[in-house]
Amino acid sequence: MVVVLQPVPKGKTSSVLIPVVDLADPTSKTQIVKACEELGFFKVVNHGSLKDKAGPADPFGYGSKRIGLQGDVGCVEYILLNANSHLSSTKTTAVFRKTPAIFREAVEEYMEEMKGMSSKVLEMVEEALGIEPKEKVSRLVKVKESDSCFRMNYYKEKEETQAKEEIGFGEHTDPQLISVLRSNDTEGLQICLKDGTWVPVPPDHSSFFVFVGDTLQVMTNGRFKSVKHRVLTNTKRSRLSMIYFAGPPLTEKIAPLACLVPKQEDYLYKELTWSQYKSSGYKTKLGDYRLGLFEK
Ligand SMILES: O=C(O)CCC(=O)C(=O)O
Ligand SMILES: [Fe+2]
Repeated sequence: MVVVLQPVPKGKTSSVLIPVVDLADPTSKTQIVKACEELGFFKVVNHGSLKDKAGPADPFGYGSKRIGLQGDVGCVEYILLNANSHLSSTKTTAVFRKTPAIFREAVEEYMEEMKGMSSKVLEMVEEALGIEPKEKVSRLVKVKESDSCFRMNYYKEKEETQAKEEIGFGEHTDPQLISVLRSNDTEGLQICLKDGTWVPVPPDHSSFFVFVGDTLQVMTNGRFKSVKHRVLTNTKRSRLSMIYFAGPPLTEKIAPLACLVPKQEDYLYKELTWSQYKSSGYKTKLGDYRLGLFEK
């Protein structure tokens, strides 16, 4: 399914066909597994009523805080909202509480839909991999204690499109289980292949893109790849993206799933709670290899 059209030197970009998964297709479970193993990334089409419920791709034209601390050039604005706002003391949540109710409600509704989509994708993975006990992974995002969050990124357009590459969001992996992204039709997102090649992801405002996160890599003992990605901003049009990060409860112990790794000596990762991983992660830089914290 993933076809590298031409070999390119390390660090250069290449064209790759991004796997497209039609959730209504009976073979989609196997396609998802293949994409998670090969790339850690895929595009979802035919997501039924979700598309309409989620509204237009460019509904929210503002952000609340500048990023800029970790590897980007400060041209990104974002809102980060923890689903568990009672557990979060972040300033951004406080700012969010002051935003108009209509916006807040729209985001909350959107997050609910994304929770549904993330659970569905994880259930399909569970079925395809024969994960036991039932809902071992998907339950983590369904429960009310799930530490999921939502971010909007706004990358302002550049007047000079021929200018050299400018990083809007530095390279990183997402730490949670999976992330679901939707954006407007502006390019910029790139994913990194296992050989280090960066691949531009053609934008598609009517589809969703799913990223495997660090936690799912650990739980599958490395079978699924947490995909490194970044955003370049040398575009004529602004880019707006919305991402839902499906995370486990803070107290959840994350380790390889016993059903996937029968022999103890084959475990690549040790156990850490999501909260431990998250707080260690805050001490690292955006692009750092954080999975080392889990490695035995
Ligand atoms: O804006 C994008 O397309 C990706 C942003 C991203 O990777 C993130 O917010 O974690
Ligand atoms: Fe990301």
